[in-house]
Amino acid sequence: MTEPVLSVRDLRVWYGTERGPVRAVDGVSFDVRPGETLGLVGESGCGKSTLGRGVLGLAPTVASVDGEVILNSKGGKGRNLVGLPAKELQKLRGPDLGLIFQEPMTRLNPLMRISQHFEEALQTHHKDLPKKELRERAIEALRGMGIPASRYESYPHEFSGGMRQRIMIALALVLRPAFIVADEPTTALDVLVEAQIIKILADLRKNFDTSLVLITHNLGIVAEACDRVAVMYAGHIVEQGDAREVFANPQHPYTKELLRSTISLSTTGLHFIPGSPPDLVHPPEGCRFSPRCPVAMQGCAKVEPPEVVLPSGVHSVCWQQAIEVDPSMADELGTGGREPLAAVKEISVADEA
Ligand SMILES: Nc1ncnc2c1ncn2[C@@H]1O[C@H](COP(=O)(O)OP(=O)(O)OP(=O)(O)O)[C@@H](O)[C@H]1O
Repeated sequence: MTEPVLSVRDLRVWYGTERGPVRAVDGVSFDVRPGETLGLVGESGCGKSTLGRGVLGLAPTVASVDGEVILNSKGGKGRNLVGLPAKELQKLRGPDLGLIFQEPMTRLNPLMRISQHFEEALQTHHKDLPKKELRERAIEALRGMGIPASRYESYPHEFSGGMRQRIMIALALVLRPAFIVADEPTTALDVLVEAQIIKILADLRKNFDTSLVLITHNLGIVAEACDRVAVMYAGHIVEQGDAREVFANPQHPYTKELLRSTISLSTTGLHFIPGSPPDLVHPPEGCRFSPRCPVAMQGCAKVEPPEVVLPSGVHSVCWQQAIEVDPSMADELGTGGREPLAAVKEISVADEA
């Protein structure tokens, strides 16, 4: 199997606040292989953006970052990005690491022509690139996103929201990074533009062999565009594996609930997960999902579940699967540990109506 472009091990990103540290990312591990797209999903506030920024070394200064993010790309062979000096990180940004933000208008400078944005990006990393070549590379990147060369000298406000987002993607891609984080790249766009952008992101692998972490609320996008999926809950990854396998056969109770909460043509009632995600300053003991989990056992609320690899290759962090894989693990839950925790009442909008 090919070596991962990025190996994240036990990454922690905690925000310092007056109430104590917010454990937004709290011991997360995953790999991304060359040309692979990993979808990162989970409810609002579970730590997706913090993780995306944390792996790129872009966590804000109020955050403490711990663990390993090993980059294995052109300029970053075997380097741990955690603790790398800002100057070194800056050198990797562009040629090795890229970020696509969710709000293009706040990232494009309204006073600068599109051409100037590309000149700035390319000249930072390729000081000696002749002007003609620079222009050719920029136009090629724009054309790949469906923006004609005739618009090269336009200003950001002269484009639609969808076009601006494609320009942002072209700007991230012009340096051909080995690894990109795209944080909700289609949130503010209509469905047709969204579909276009998803197609572009899916084509990245074919055209540039780029690896991508795609952060999104939209599970449909993950099913369509991602090879693998990682499901986050309260600062942890609770399930990860082949996207088709996880969607067809979700294992972790949180993944099951999350998938049930999506709307499809066959939806008759709106299901949502009762309760809300925990306070990440004082997360629950044991499994963080246990207070909301419909199948939680007494022991789940006391002992943190281990990560197990299931026969399908999917990783799950749940006592139910741990005991399935190795029944002797039940001993760790203690006496009465397998008794059900108080049942969570299911609420659905259809029932209430
Ligand atoms: N600068 C900060 N200082 C303190 N806490 C923060 C800061 N930024 C984020 N958080 C907290 O960290 C947790 C994770 O936030 P994050 O934005 O990473 O979640 P998310 O899953 O990306 O959410 P969304 O889908 O809504 O963007 C939340 O509890 C959030 O309130």
